[in-house]
Amino acid sequence: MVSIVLRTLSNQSRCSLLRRGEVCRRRVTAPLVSPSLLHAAAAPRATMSTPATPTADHSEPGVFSTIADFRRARRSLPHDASVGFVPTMGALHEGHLDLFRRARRECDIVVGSVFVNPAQFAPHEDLDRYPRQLEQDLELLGGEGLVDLVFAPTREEMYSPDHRIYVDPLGFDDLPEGVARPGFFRGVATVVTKLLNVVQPDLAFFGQKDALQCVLVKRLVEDLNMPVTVVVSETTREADGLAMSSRNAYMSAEERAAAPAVYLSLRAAADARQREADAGRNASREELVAAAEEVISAQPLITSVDYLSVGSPATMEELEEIGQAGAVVSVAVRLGSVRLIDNVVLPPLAR
Ligand SMILES: Nc1ncnc2c1ncn2[C@@H]1O[C@H](COP(=O)(O)OP(=O)(O)OP(=O)(O)O)[C@@H](O)[C@H]1O
Ligand SMILES: CC(C)(CO)[C@@H](O)C(=O)[O-]
Ligand code: BAL
Repeated sequence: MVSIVLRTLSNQSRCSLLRRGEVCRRRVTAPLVSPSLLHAAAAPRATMSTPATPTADHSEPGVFSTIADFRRARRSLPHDASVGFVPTMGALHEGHLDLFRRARRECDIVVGSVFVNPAQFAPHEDLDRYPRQLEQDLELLGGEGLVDLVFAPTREEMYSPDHRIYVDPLGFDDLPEGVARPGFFRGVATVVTKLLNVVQPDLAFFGQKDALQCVLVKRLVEDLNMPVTVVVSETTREADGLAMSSRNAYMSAEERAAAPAVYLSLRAAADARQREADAGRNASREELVAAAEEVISAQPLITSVDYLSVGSPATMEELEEIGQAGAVVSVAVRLGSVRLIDNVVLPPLAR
């Protein structure tokens, strides 16, 4: 009963927010919100009328480029509405949309962010060419009414010229994805901390595709006592198994045709583990890596392998043997000019 009341309230508040969205659609300079309309969203429950059925209004999220404006809108939400947050770097695809859909199912209000975080890019990486297409992203989210508020700050808004404090997650640069991208997890931990401080969600949604990032964010909120629940959602794939990623757009047709080998290599590792489990044995790291390597080495367009890792699901530290607790097999390869990462979760065994 309680949850029905909440859902009712949130539908109403969502519609109020979205009606206000009509006014500010597509403009990303402050101020974007009519405070009076947001105030209406915060009206006490008893004054709320029957919830409006979802309408075309749902296609109009409020978009904010400054922290101050976003906070104003956030403060005006009903205090007991649950807020779900999906942080992204934009260039949205079905993988992102699945995160938003899950947030929509599980929360009263959905907030998204679009920010290409310079702090997580090494100097030689693709910060400048990373796709930026906010208009298109808003169309996609709006089309299904997946989001209520979007925080899309500028670089200067997030990092003033005098920005000095970074969040340094110990040990992450020693794990495979950290070794391949030194400093990356410091950049992610810093921006996720900042985004969570701005958005103040109850739940935050992350994709399993970035497996070590999920482990990092869970540690972050635990170690820094942040009042947010981290939800990890499964990887969304193309029909041929390729994990969806904004960077897939960099691939040539030839590279794209070769790319499913990455997932197939992980499936080969998963099959090897299953064979051992069926025979009542623990699989070894070596067996799994060999099975995956066989598939990768058969694909000539894969020019190098950053890592093939068999890690503990909780910490991503390397395992020698895959016991009952399962494992995460992850891989990062270079395919032409593109770097692809992917992983599969080998579930715990019921014995
Ligand atoms: N295929 C996918 N399935 C599920 N979640 C995904 C998928 N791709 C990205 N995500 C998640 O979406 C969130 C935002 O990711 P991001 O904007 O970096 O997209 P991306 O496609 O991972 O981009 P790139 O790989 O090019 O960095 C992250 O939590 C990420 O794990
Ligand atoms: C979590 C994140 C939005 C932080 O910039 C980014 O690393 C991503 O998109 O996965
Ligand atoms: N999806 C993780 C963000 C990055 O690769 O920079």
